[in-house]
Amino acid sequence: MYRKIKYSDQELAKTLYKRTLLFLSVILFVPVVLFWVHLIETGYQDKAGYFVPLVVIVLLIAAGAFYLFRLYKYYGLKHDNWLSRKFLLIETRQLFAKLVISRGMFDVSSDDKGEYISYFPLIRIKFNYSTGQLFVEQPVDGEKYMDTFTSGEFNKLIETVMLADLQITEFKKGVLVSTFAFDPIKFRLQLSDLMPTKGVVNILKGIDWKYDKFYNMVVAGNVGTGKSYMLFSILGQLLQITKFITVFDPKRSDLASLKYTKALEGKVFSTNLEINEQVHVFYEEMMLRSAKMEKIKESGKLGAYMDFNFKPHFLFFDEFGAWVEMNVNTAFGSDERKTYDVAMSDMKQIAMLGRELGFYIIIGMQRPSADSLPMSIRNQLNFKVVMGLPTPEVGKMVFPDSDKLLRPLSQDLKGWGFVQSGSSQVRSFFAPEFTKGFNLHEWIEEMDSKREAS
Ligand SMILES: Nc1ncnc2c1ncn2[C@@H]1O[C@H](COP(=O)(O)OP(=O)(O)OP(=O)(O)O)[C@@H](O)[C@H]1O
Repeated sequence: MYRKIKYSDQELAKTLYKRTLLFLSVILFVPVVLFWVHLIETGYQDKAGYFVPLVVIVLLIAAGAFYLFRLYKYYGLKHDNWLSRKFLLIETRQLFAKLVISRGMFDVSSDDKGEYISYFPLIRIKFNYSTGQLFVEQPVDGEKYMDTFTSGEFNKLIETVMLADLQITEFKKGVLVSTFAFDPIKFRLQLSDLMPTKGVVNILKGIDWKYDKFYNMVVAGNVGTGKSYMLFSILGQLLQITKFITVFDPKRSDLASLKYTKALEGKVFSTNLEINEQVHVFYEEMMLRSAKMEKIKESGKLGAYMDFNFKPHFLFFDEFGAWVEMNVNTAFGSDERKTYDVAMSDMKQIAMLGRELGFYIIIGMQRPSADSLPMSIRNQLNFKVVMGLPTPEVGKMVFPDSDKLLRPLSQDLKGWGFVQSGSSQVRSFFAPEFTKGFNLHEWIEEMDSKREAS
């Protein structure tokens, strides 16, 4: 049910607090008054007999006031039930009223009886607690404050005060309806929820990596933010789709250990030389497919790789920045440098041409910069993820067109960050959750066997 925001909502919490205390006082005073009447009727003379219940009541009310205050402040943060939702609704209605009033987006007139509110914008809100969404109807009513709503300015304020992410905005007759994700954890997927299909890799509820459309991915993030886990969740899903996966991990961290799995045997590389060579192998396979597709198209057939029953190939390149750094310092003209130069040039070609041919790159790195991630590759990364809170420089590098304020999502939980699919809004999100005791190799084998079984 939609709730209308009213002028008086600016004090909603205080008003409800006072009313609850008043109610509590009445409930407590009634038996005391009856007790006093009884004392008077029985001719009781000791003053303390009258005084003590009064003190007890005042103490009870003070304790109740304190308890209610703490309940309102802290209960909602730790619980998810009808009471915490009531508190959230109260808080939100108050926040919205304050937003309108503090910006003077209402009119006051006066008559013989005094001042009254002659215009207050008709804003209505509704929560869907199970999906973690907030729907906000804003007026498109021709009034002078309308532009603040239609320009998206009000939506930005909502994002800031509610720590929410704008998902979609729809214009309907007389109203603008904006949908916000206000509780990112509600959109988190568990490993068992991951149901990848051809062309679709799950990231969170409602957002998938549709690699045929938003080809090439980058996952950036500092040490300990959950970058590796995010990459695992993608790798496991891709193994259900295709066996053509190559993994590079020049720092020999968690991904490198996957060479010991049956699923990725002979497909994981970590030495500099191996990586440089294997980039070229991947590139050659892509060019071979290009030639095959050209041949098919000679007959006038049209389409992309999947239309001709070719399978997608994925290149997982973790610690891409470290690979660049290791190589740019090698001597010009040395064999190592030559293979790197070829590999880097191949990477640029794969990033550019791979989409049509079904050859995709997933780059993992700590801090993308102009030096570590060449522009020609950066411009071809269409699905972007930053784990943890990025520095302003990294934020600008990964999401250059977004002016969204990025805020930390959780102090206690790991595996949160920000995601942008194509040129859509940047969203805060939690990566798919890995349960405690999870074994990476067993899971990878299981995902691989799912593909083989199907
Ligand atoms: N999606 C997740 N589900 C459950 N736990 C997670 C998730 N992501 C991160 N964590 C927790 O955070 C820790 C650090 O994550 P991870 O190893 O992925 O970080 P990283 O950024 O790759 O750092 P490093 O470069 O040191 O590997 C993990 O050991 C795990 O306990």
